[in-house]
Parts: sequence; structure tokens; C-alpha cells
Amino acid sequence: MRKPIIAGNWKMFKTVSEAAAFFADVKGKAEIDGVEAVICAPFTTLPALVEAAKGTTIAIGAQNLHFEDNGAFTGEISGVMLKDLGVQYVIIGHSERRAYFAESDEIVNKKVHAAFKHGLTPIVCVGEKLEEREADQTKDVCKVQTEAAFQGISAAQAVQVVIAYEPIWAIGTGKSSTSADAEDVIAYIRSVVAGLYDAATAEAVRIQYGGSVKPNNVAEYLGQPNIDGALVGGASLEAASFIQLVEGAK
Ligand SMILES: O=C[C@H](O)COP(=O)(O)O
Repeated sequence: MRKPIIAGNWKMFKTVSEAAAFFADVKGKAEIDGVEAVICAPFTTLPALVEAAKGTTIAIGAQNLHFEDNGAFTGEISGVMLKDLGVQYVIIGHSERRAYFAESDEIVNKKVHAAFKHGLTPIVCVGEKLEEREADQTKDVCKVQTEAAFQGISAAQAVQVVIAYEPIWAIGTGKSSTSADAEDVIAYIRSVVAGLYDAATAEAVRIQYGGSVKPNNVAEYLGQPNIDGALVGGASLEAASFIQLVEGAK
């Protein structure tokens, strides 16, 4: 039985005081039996959030990490540093990182290895561009990205990975994939994982949908047999909305 997981991706939003105020508002309310709630926040807010989350069921995640432990990589943050803070999750390979920071499938894979090396749970993003969707390449793109991300990852590690299927054309646009389309692609991604490992491993992996998920559509996605949660950008920024998203995943 896969536990539903709602992860907020704040992207480049919120100061430390804004993050603290948000957490005070969701504490207790976004803690719902049977649903895992995660907040993936900017690096600067992580120490305060990790501290605030102590004793709660809300997990804190980062939005990126470097694949090396340390070194001359100006501006980067490593898994060692995130683990040291008490961070539990890390988003890897978000389409914005792939598009604006030239993250290749190979880099994504190195980052997945780095996350496991430091006991962080990766949320690995895959998904197609609009032109790839229109060219009927959605499943091919997701297959290539998924297989690359899992390269060299053991079955014992694979079951811990959270995959986020995010069609790029649906991110921040208000144009969400239909729940049936998202289910179709996510079921396919699960079959790709089965091909890499086995049916039991694929059954255990949690796969989220992401792309214009809102409180009013989250339950529809989560109602699909293969959709185990959501990675949410815009609608995760307001406390009331984040609480509704977690409630909607029950
Ligand atoms: O990581 C989250 C996704 O990019 C979705 O963002 P959105 O919910 O604002 O469309």
C-alpha cells in the first residue's frame, strides 16, 4: 500500500520569516493520518523549517543538490550539507533545472546517487515538453528520463524514490493534464520501473503528478490507481491551500 505524498515546491519564493509564518499556519492542520506532507523550500529557509518541523509529521525537502560532496563549485549546496541540516527530501531534475541550468539525464542520475549516499529521499521529476506531447513522444521521453535517473540504483533504493511526472506544458499554466491522461502516463512510467527491476519494486514506487494541481482537482488525480500524490508549485505557497491539498489526498 503506497502512502500518498503531497509535496509543495516553493521554487524561488519566501523569505525566512514568510516560511516561519507559513509553517506556524499549517502545523497540526497539514498533519493528516495516512498522508505524507513535504515542503520543498529555498535553501535559506531550510534551517528554520527543519527546526519548526521537529515533532511534527511534516517533512522538509530541498529543491536541488550538487552531486559532489564538496569542492570548488561556487554557489552550490551538497547532500552532506542538506543531511547536516536535517533535510529529508530533495527534488532532482525538475524541468526548470533541466531547462535553465542545463541539467542532463546524466547529471540527474549523479544527483540521485548523491541523495542516497547521504540518506536523502529523491523526488525525481520527469515529463515532456509541449512539442514532444504534440509529436506523440510523451511516453518515450518519460522512459528515457526514468531509465537514466535509475541507472545504478539498487532495487532497495528504487522503492524509496518518489517520481514526479510533470508535463512541462502544465506547469504554472493552469492547463493541467486530465486525470485520465496523467494516469495513463504514470501507469506507463510504473511499467518502465518494472522493466528495470521487477513488478514488486514498481508496485512500491510512489509516483506523483505535477502541473497546475489545485485544491479543487487534487482528489481527482489521487483517485487514479497509479497516482500516489502531487508535486505542487503555485498552490503550495498559501497555507490554507496547502492544507486543502493534503486533506484532498486522504
Ligand atoms: O514542482 C512543481 C511543478 O513545477 C508544478 O508547478 P505548478 O503547480 O505551479 O503548476
